[in-house]
Amino acid sequence: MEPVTHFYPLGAGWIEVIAGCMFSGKTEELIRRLKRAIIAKQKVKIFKPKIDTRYSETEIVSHNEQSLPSILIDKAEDILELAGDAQVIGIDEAQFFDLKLVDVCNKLADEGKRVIVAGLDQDYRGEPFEPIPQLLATAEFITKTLAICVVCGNIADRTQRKIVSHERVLVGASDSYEARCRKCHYIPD
Ligand SMILES: Nc1ncnc2c1ncn2[C@@H]1O[C@H](COP(=O)(O)OP(=O)(O)O)[C@@H](O)[C@H]1O
Ligand SMILES: Cc1cn([C@H]2C[C@H](O)[C@@H](COP(=O)(O)O)O2)c(=O)[nH]c1=O
Ligand SMILES: [Zn+2]
Repeated sequence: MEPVTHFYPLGAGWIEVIAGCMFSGKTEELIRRLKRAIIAKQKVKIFKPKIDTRYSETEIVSHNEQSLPSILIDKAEDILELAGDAQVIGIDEAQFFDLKLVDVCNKLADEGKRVIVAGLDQDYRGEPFEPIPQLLATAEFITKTLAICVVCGNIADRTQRKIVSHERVLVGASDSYEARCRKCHYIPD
């Protein structure tokens, strides 16, 4: 559900975080909110980290093939230079940025912008995936998205890595990951 933001005075900024496991609909929900802002004729800019060229270099793309144009950036601070007069800032795959993203989002919100951030709250081991926990602590609005466990059909809030790798960051989709519930998820050796 979109946050009830109409109580906010005109020109006030805030942060919305959409967090959850892979395949839970984070990008879908981000796109839905951004499309509504575009319909409202607000100036929208969308960013994602350079590392995420999984489906496209020029768009944010959901697993069910919805997309919106986006700007590929190296580091969180780039958003401050590129935001310009945008009223709404969308950021996808936020788990790939470092903790500076928290300050960046707060600066943008302090300037009166609506900042909508989507990212993984847990890594493949089920550990908090920085900077999402820190963003959740500072955001005005939080949405936790859930997927369906591919093993038992329960609601899923964890991501199972299917291939052997001990790196925290490993870009991939259904080739290397699946959604699982707390009962069916395990920490790989
Ligand atoms: N196990 C699953 N549970 C729910 N949706 C899934 C699952 N596997 C694939 N999907 C698809 O993924 C879509 C969500 O994609 P997306 O918004 O990109 O998720 P996220 O950004 O959270 O990874 C769903 O609408 C559905 O079509
Ligand atoms: C669990 C986990 C995931 N990743 C990577 C895999 C994907 O490239 C993204 C998540 O994409 P989505 O839009 O949420 O489907 O993150 C990772 O690098 N490390 C992990 O532990
Ligand atoms: Zn399960």
